[in-house]
Amino acid sequence: MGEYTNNKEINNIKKNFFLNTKSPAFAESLRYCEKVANSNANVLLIGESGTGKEVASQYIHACSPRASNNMVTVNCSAFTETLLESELFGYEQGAFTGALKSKKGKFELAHEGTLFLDEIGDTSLLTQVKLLRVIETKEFERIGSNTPMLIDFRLICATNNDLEENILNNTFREDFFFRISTIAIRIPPLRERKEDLMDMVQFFLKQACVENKCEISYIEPEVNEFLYNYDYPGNIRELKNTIDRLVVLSENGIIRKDDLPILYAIGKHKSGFSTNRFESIVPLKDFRKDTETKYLQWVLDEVNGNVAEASRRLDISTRQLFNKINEYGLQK
Ligand SMILES: Nc1ncnc2c1ncn2[C@@H]1O[C@H](COP(=O)(O)OP(=O)(O)OP(=O)(O)O)[C@@H](O)[C@H]1O
Repeated sequence: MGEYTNNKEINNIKKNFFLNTKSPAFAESLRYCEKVANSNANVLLIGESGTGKEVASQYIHACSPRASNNMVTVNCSAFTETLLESELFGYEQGAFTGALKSKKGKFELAHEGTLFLDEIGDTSLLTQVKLLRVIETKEFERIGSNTPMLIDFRLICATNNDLEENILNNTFREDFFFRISTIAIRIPPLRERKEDLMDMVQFFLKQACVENKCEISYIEPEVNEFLYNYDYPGNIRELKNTIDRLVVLSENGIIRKDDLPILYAIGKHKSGFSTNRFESIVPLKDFRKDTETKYLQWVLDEVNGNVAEASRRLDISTRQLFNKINEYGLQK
């Protein structure tokens, strides 16, 4: 990290996030982040949903000479193909119906800073071609303009997809993959970082107590045992949410084991599959739609509206889930 060690941004990140790791696997990821920070190399962060890839991208930016400039984040799975392009490239007034004023895109906003493209595996092949050109030439035009603009940005991408498999399936371009992954850094899942678990529990407990203006004086041993042994498919995001809920459910400063089954039973009960009492006979397609709507809304609520995580756990693509969200009018 050289001359940038201990600057304000790094200290802020270290204060707000748990980075003081005892896990050799995560320590190695952090070491890579620090090493690449000084360079301009394109970085690809790989890891399951909720492992902290976005946090790692912020850490790289904070450790880099660009730390005092913008870090611009775009969640590629949150937009349709055309919306993503206007978000990235910006547009001129009148470029398309509805373009009443010209607008800067994220490339421009990231000038001299860092551009973080999250869920890069969800971009279409056409968008990948367009991105490849900008990454190679550092030049782009706003939609509706012929004037090229030169930009200087450091690119960080993240994915929880297996991009090599996507290349084999022809949904991800190989040339684009090589271009964005000059340095690939894996962020390990929480179940491979058991050394950090109980320190993290304390870290999130402290945060939750501040947020909820309460104190926890005792945690029953079975709760700690559960927290240590659980597998966390949703990784750090799930641990943080679990602690938040336990703090909310606590009484008189005590987190009791009885709160755990309630916590996990709610999920099972609310999914609505436990009942076989129906009120009337309806066409099967209406029943399917109704059940699917309720179930998907429940899943989205469970993961706090995180579409990437929901689609991973539902084992469908984010694009499929977005189509369902639009079709059924679901809330994220
Ligand atoms: N080291 C950490 N310390 C504290 N909180 C963390 C840490 N890493 C991640 N988190 C928290 O966990 C949640 C998920 O983190 P983040 O968004 O960085 O994960 P991700 O891998 O990018 O997830 P996704 O693939 O779903 O986008 C966030 O609420 C974040 O604040």
